[in-house]
Amino acid sequence: MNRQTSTRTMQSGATPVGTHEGYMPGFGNDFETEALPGALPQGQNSPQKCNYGLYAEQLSGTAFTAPRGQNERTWCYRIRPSVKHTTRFEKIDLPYWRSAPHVVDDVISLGQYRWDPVPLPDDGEALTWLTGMRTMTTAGDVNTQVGMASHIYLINMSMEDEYFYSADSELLVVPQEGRLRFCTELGVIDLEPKEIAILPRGLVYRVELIEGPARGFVCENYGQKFDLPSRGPIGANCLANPRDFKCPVAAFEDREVPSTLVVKWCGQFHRTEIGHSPLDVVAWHGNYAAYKYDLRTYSPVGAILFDHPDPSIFTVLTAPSGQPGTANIDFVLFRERWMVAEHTFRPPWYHKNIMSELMGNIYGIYDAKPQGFVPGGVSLHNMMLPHGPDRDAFEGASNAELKAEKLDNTMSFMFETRFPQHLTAFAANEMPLQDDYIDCWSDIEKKFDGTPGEK
Ligand SMILES: O=C(O)Cc1cc(O)ccc1O
Ligand SMILES: [Fe+2]
Repeated sequence: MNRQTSTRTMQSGATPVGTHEGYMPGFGNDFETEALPGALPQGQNSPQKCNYGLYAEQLSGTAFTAPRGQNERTWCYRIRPSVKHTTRFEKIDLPYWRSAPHVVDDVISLGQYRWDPVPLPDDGEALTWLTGMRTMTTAGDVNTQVGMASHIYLINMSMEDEYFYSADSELLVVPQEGRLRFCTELGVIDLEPKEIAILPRGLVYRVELIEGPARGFVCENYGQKFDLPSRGPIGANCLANPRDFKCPVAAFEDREVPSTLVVKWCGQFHRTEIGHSPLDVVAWHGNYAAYKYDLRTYSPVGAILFDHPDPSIFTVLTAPSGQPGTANIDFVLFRERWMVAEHTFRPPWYHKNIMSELMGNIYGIYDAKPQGFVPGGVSLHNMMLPHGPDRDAFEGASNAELKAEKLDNTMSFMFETRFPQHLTAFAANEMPLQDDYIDCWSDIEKKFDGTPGEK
């Protein structure tokens, strides 16, 4: 029987050991879970001898002395301590996975950019989570732990006897096509489009392809962890609700096979060999964990009389930067909702933003760009670069009859960061760039003729 308990939730025996069905609800809870009965010590973290001959190991996600409300760590009870690997680290090259600072000569990041989806991989080239990761933009500095990178992944192959962790970053995964399984030290997360997953810094995992090929977006957060935004006057409910975040129950592998562990550390990739699966955590407790979230449970709150509010109302998760209210990264979701505002231009307004905005389309049509921003596509409106509805969206929304209208079948997102985003050579030269993107604004008419009234 699994024990799945936390300070705020209690389930007992809900999930049989060894299935992938088991998740525990709650955001940032103090969870506890064991895949074998009695594997989790009670009343202490470090018994002189752990049950089953397990080793106790702490994974610290914040400094030991971080304030209580932010302090995150997890205690793992595992078959071997993770320090047991057989070779020294050796550098390897993953040329498409880039880290900040990465400013490429001859690439101009200043510009309104939009890309068609990069084609799904065929079976020609084997692409795994590691070899299929393609960096689009980088921001900040991985060495000082500020900023982020945005990536597209293309996967047609599972990792086999190969494992990975990023010491640099927490990864936010946004699938767009295909289904993936993240077999992690803390349990198994199955992920498909309309869901997201968070993989914390330092957590080891293997990514399997359940249904493919797969394509999606990743935000690599070098800074402080993603958190739920404060709701302010909205109160205690709506937006992303804590119980809809799901953390896996313990699941372990006891497999002695030659395996490889790849570590991303200060922007570089390193490999070491190990003689077993490192996913050998039989029980764990703590609040530093991987989790997933179903974007369909996001309850948007918006204007119910007039005007278009700032997109921050759609923040799912926010990663603070240290400056209050100015995020290292906001993850913002534009999903199905009712539009009811009176005497209002309803789509996003024209604007220039100190934050930089990378957007991706998961499915459907985005209201400011009825054409050209397609599922799997990406756009970038960098720091202090003007943008807004294309000509057709402007004309349509300026003249529409303003009845209550459902924006249906639509899901796009934004990675918004306080830092400018620099394009990689892949984004500039290999990803299918729409050279004519800025033409979507070129037909915007001058309507001003010095007289007030209908135009
Ligand atoms: O640029 C965009 O399309 C994203 C966006 C959406 C919105 O509703 C308001 C501002 C904004 O930047
Ligand atoms: Fe914008």
